[in-house]
Amino acid sequence: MHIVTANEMYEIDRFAIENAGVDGTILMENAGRAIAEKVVSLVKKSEEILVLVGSGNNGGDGFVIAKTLLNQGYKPTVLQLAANEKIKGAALYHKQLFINYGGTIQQLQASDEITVFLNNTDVVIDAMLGIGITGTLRPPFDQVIKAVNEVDKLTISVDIPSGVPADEGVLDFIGIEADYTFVIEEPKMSVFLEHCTAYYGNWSVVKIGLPHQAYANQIKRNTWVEQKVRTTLPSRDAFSHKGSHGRGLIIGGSRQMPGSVAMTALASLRAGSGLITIATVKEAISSIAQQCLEATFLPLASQEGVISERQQIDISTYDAIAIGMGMGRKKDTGLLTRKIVAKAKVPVLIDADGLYHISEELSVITNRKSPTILTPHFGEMAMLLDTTIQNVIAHPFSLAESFSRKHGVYLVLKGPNTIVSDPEGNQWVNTTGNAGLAKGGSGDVLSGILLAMIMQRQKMTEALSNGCFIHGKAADNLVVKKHSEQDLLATDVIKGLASVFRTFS
Ligand SMILES: NC(=O)C1=CN([C@@H]2O[C@H](COP(=O)(O)OP(=O)(O)OC[C@H]3O[C@@H](n4cnc5c(N)ncnc54)[C@H](O)[C@@H]3O)[C@@H](O)[C@H]2O)[C@@H](O)CC1
Ligand SMILES: [K+]
Repeated sequence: MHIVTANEMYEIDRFAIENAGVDGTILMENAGRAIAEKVVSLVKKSEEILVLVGSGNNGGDGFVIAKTLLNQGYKPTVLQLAANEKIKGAALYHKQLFINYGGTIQQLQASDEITVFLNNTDVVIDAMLGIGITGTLRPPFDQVIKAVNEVDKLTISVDIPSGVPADEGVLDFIGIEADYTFVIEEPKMSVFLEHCTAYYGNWSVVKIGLPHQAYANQIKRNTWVEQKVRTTLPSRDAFSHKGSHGRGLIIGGSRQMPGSVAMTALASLRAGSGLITIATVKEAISSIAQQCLEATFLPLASQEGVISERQQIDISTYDAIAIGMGMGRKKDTGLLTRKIVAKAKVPVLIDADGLYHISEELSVITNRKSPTILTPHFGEMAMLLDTTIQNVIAHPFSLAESFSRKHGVYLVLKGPNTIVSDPEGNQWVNTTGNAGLAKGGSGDVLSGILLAMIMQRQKMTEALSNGCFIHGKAADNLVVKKHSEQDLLATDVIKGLASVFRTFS
């Protein structure tokens, strides 16, 4: 699936109508009909349905839904929230068809009348506002949306929950809290925005027959789904040896935080790395070795329990490096981190405290010739950009894209909808994972999986998207049977990797 902005959706629509010659009323018929079929699968004929229609094409979809339901023996009540003269074009055409099919339309005279309509219905179909919303809500939509949210009725939104913006940038809005949203043709960006996702409820896409060539190569944002993993994840060659699956180096840890590198190493081995070496402070090695028998060690000199600057590390024999987890934020450790990142001629993944050290001197990553992968969560992204977390929440797609382009790096912006960006500005949103992953250690495990993935035979962007998918899928499988979102630990996810790899082998 592509992920579109409102403007991109309008452009696709324009292409369909002007270049491919599709009539706009047919697109509206297809949209309304497809959504009506979904409504039929959710609602019984005996239930009362209230269709709320606005003045634009979203409202036009509402008339088609009402007509289709009426034709199938339902008795929908259509409540028009805009003046008659505001309804034009394809929406007016479908309004007239609904009337011709025997439908009647009621008009909201005063905002507070809405409670009477809501009390008399079981189901609300929200066809008030779609992607055409601009500015703050005008009456009566503000009051109607609040009233719908206050009553406990099954609420089904058309294309987008009314009031929710389609694009990035708007944090403050009043929107319908839908139970279901049937998104027309392609998910809009806000489906994947942390502050908007919940409004959509259970969402899915309905196709309305827009010509594929209208946008096949133009939209740079996509979802990463199971089918893509199936077609890109390399299988293990029967004649391979440990060297064929990558020799990875993990640099991090400290006396106070030995656990994180242990988790990264274990996850990396479970995700298919051939050999893993942990470079960490010498006093942490014996405790880590007990957790991770399969790893080898590179003891590092320390100062007050953290990695010190004054040492040479031979990084020449590794295929990829992960650096930063559990290393702390001491200045000395930072100097060494930047030296290693600048010197390494292989892919380097930078996480956690490593990101802090890099944020002090971003030219270190910009100047690198080999691939660089940064894996910040929203707080770390704000640090890298020297901005607020609120700004990252408001603009995750555009900030990630511009950062990747500017510094020539691969970026894995971690969150409920993790976004992988490449240096050309392409983006993929992961579709697995649950709230059980919002815990300490999750990032360390993900870094380990990604380290393994980037050492296998797959394109860098595929490796990163596959790694995120596998990490989330392991957590999803675990909360179905063995665990819950409350008790799930990062170490459970490492063990849970088996269930995911078995389905892809
Ligand atoms: N290919 C497509 O893109 C298709 C789109 N369709 C539908 O068309 C929708 C977009 O239609 P439109 O562009 O007409 O836009 P909308 O229907 O989303 O809304 C536009 C209307 O809302 C009003 N409005 C805007 N901001 C407001 C605010 N802050 N407060 C109160 N009223 C406000 C405007 O006066 C205008 O009448 C999509 O969301 C989708 O549901 C479908 O008909 C099928 C085809
Ligand atoms: K809507």
